[in-house]
Amino acid sequence: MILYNKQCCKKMHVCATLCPMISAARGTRPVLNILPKFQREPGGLSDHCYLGLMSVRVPSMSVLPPVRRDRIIAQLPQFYSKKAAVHTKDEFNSKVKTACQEQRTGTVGFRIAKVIVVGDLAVGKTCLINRFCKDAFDKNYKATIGVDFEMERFEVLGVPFSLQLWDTAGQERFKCIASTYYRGAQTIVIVFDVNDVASLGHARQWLEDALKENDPTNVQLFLVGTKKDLSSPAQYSQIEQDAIELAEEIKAEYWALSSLTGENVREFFFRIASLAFEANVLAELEKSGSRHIGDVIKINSNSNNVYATSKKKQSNCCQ
Ligand SMILES: Nc1nc2c(ncn2[C@@H]2O[C@H](COP(=O)(O)OP(=O)(O)OP(=O)(O)O)[C@@H](O)[C@H]2O)c(=O)[nH]1
Ligand SMILES: [Mg+2]
Repeated sequence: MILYNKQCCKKMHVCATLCPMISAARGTRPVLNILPKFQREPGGLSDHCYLGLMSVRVPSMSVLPPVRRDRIIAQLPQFYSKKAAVHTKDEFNSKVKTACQEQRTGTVGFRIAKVIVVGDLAVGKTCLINRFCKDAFDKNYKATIGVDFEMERFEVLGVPFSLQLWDTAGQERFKCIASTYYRGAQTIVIVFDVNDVASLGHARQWLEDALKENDPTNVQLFLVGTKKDLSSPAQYSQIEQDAIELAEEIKAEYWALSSLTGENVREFFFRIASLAFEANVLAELEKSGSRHIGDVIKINSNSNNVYATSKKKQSNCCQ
């Protein structure tokens, strides 16, 4: 069943064919195929979904459940490999820690960082997200059609922070639909199967496609090898060398994990959440810092010039 959602929902299953057309036409969120999921969702019901003349109530994002106790991050989770890490510091940036202690994190506590997960078909993208979000693993392959997403709420250094995890289709025929959801990503996760060297070879193409829709200077990249449980140590170490080399080259952080056993899955998502949070707080501090610098100039300037300065600023701003 295809539903149209008026506002944000926690969980969406996006219809592969109609979604881009209808959401573009209506200028809001995509068409959803969510009714069976929401029937299983606990909690209150609020906003409306529309199916032609039919109206269905679905849970609203405005009624957020509290952050789960096992989603609280008090220390910076460590990288997987020192050779390929976004950074190798042991702790959160000291400016970030102080800002959190002093509750000077601005709007970061309300933000949702978009994470897109891309990679070849059947490399294990859906299983990876499901292992973390639902602690479940399905050994049967069910191709993702278009895109799907999960919300995960964290508390980092006492500040709420959410990740929106976009699971995209790897199958070629769904790729053009999935790629319409790449825009606005703060984190790009490129997934390959550690037992399939071709899937690592395609990582560069996945990155290129994802970067077409995003500002390369503003995204954090992760290269993730899945299905580690299926490879022998000798096989694994061979592909790891190539993967780390590629990760270094594209400036991605490298991880290897298994959704079947759960090895490294939690650590990986905690690392993503922490680094995205840290980047958000630093950007917020920089923004508020530059505002302060502006204020100082105003105060110190000749009072006759204050109006002229602010007028000049306004006209620049509108250009
Ligand atoms: N042994 C093992 N199998 C896995 C692991 N992760 C995924 N699989 C299996 O690999 C197959 C594909 O997994 P999916 O997560 O559906 O793959 P996908 O990347 O989402 O595929 P698309 O949606 O088509 O792009 C399924 O049969 C999974 O059970 C893993 O860590 N270990
Ligand atoms: Mg999938």
